[in-house]
Amino acid sequence: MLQFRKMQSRKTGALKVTEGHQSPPMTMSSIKIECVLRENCHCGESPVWEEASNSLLFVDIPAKKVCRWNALSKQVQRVTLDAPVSSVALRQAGGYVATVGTKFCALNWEDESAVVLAAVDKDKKNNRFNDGKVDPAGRYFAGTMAEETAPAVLERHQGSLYALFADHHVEKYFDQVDISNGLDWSLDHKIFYYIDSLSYSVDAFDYDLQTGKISNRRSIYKMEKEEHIPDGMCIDTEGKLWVACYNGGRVIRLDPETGKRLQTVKLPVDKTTSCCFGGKDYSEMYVTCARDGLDPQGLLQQPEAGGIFKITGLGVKGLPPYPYAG
Ligand SMILES: O=C(O)[C@H](O)[C@@H](O)[C@H](O)[C@H](O)CO
Ligand SMILES: [Zn+2]
Repeated sequence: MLQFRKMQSRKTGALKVTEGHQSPPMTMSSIKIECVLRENCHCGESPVWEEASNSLLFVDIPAKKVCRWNALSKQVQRVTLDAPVSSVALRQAGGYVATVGTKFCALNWEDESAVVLAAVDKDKKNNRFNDGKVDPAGRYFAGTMAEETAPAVLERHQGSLYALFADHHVEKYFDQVDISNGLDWSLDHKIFYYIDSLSYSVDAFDYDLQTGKISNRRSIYKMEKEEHIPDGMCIDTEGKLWVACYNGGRVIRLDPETGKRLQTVKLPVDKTTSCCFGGKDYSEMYVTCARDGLDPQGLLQQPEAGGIFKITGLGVKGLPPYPYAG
């Protein structure tokens, strides 16, 4: 039985999913999962859709790379930086911003240069940034963690959550973070959702968009055992959260109001790290994943590990990413 389930989860291609409990089903959606780019990322992360160029931006953290995959031409451009790059975001002024090592940087794609905007965790030499995302008011939120000796093996409580404001000043929200990860904001901008991976929880805070202040932390979902480690996250236009499950080989859709899981979509790779919506009207989901941490057998069974996956037929859309305002 276990073996059978495992084989099922390895299957790619079209599979029929019936929604709701009507019989006969009133709505059928055909979910398709496709590896659109075999990038062999050590640790792919931070997928961001750039509508203007019809591209998906993402990073490979340990490879110190920011990549841009054009969905029309299928070509990839890569910029290599001098430290692990853990997230990338659009910038209102043009170009991008990225978290590089423990620095918030502005990235000029044309000349491949990175300019430091601010630095954090100066007293913590073993730290680096991890996941980051821009809030609806243009602040770049990102958290830190101790560098891992192996996936999810690290000195605990070393990370903090920060935001880079438009005037380039940085605010620190809290410390004691293990692995700062997924983040997004509710549709009314009144809630900030956040994941510290090793808490195995998806948390929510009240959010004040005017000031960027957060308060009243609570858990809205505790991971099930087979879902493993919560990693990257994004919200859809129905206000539901999508969480990539590291080691769980899936993305799950959560209702933050009821705390219930609404849907599970399995992928043919175990180390799914993050997800975002993109493509036409943000109706496609893109998922990043990692190769690092797989043993030789795992690499043989999951040849697309480290690639970029596209999921279509979900029947739900996402939102455009917010650009950094500074
Ligand atoms: O992608 C990330 O967010 C981290 O940088 C990764 O290293 C893994 O997610 C982590 O090991 C599992 O939590
Ligand atoms: Zn992550």
